[in-house]
Amino acid sequence: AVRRACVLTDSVFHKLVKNETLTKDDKSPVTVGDFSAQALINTIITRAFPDDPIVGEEDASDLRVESGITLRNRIVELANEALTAELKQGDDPAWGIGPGATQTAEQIMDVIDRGNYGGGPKGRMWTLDPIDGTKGFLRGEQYAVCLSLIVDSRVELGVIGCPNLPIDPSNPSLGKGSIFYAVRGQGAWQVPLTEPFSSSPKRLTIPAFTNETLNLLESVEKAHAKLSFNDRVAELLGITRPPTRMDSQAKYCSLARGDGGVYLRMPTGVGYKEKIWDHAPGSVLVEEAGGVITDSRGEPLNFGLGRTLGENFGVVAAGKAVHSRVLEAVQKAKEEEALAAQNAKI
Ligand SMILES: Nc1ncnc2c1ncn2[C@@H]1O[C@H](COP(=O)(O)O)[C@@H](O)[C@H]1OP(=O)(O)O
Ligand SMILES: [Mg+2]
Ligand SMILES: [Mg+2]
Ligand SMILES: [Mg+2]
Repeated sequence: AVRRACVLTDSVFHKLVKNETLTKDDKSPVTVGDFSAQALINTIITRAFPDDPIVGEEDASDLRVESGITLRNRIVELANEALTAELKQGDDPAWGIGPGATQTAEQIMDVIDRGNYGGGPKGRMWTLDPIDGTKGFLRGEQYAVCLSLIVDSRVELGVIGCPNLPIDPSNPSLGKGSIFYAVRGQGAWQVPLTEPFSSSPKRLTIPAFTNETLNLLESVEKAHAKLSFNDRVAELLGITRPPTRMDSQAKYCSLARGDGGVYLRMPTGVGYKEKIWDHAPGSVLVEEAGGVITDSRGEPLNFGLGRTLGENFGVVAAGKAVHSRVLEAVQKAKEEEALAAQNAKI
């Protein structure tokens, strides 16, 4: 499902025109690529696991009204193109894909809305972010197709497709596009996007870092994370390498294979709540690569609270040894901030 969605989003990027993007109520963009990829993946999950609910980012309400007709028609066309594309290794026609698997507009809208599940502490559920990092996607930079399976609040499986991420940053000639995945207890792995089943998966482990090699992975978008706080944490840790900025859960993939040493995401203070689909796949990937992920207090992320992670204390992910040092630096930077705020009041 993730492979097929990556082919879809990559082809949408090259065909995208100006009026194919909407601005949602929270001011974030959503494109025909997000909707059609959610239709595609929800179709496959629904056919393979009919009883499983899905917590998906997008919903079809904006497409069901008069003003959404043009966008809806385009999404139906793109979703059907992706659904009916020829079967590849690993595909099963019972999943509603392959030549002839066309759906009506109504079916496409309904299957997008299979992502409306509210989440919660008990039972099996999938999380889906059809395009994570939509702003990166629109810039032609990093984005990711992100899927996870949660059972009783614990992430058991995470799959992240990164069409624009170099396969090996130290060897650019290998090109771009990988799928990263982890099954709880079975390790973290990387396979090429083009041939995910016929090449042997590469096992990922977070390497050891020194102060010279350590660096931060952080958002491109200033509105998504408090980057000035990251700078202070880096300073406290004695980090000299500049941060690596990239959109989406590609940051978790980069962390899992050692391209960067710490993923630090602190709230900007405007009340934004982090969504479970933005961290569930990445969290199991990092843990299976030998890392630790918590909020900035050192508490585990709680995937059983509903569609969000609840009150926002940020995210800290890193290899085991580095993680405890980062938490200490984060506490120190928070204390400094509190003191400065107090002084400003006086
Ligand atoms: N105001 C916000 N604060 C934090 N994250 C946000 C905000 N608005 C959208 N996001 C989500 O942050 C994630 C990307 O952030 P980054 O790339 O900086 O890590 C995406 O999941 C994006 O949603 P989306 O999936 O719609 O792109
Ligand atoms: Mg979005
Ligand atoms: Mg997202
Ligand atoms: Mg998204």
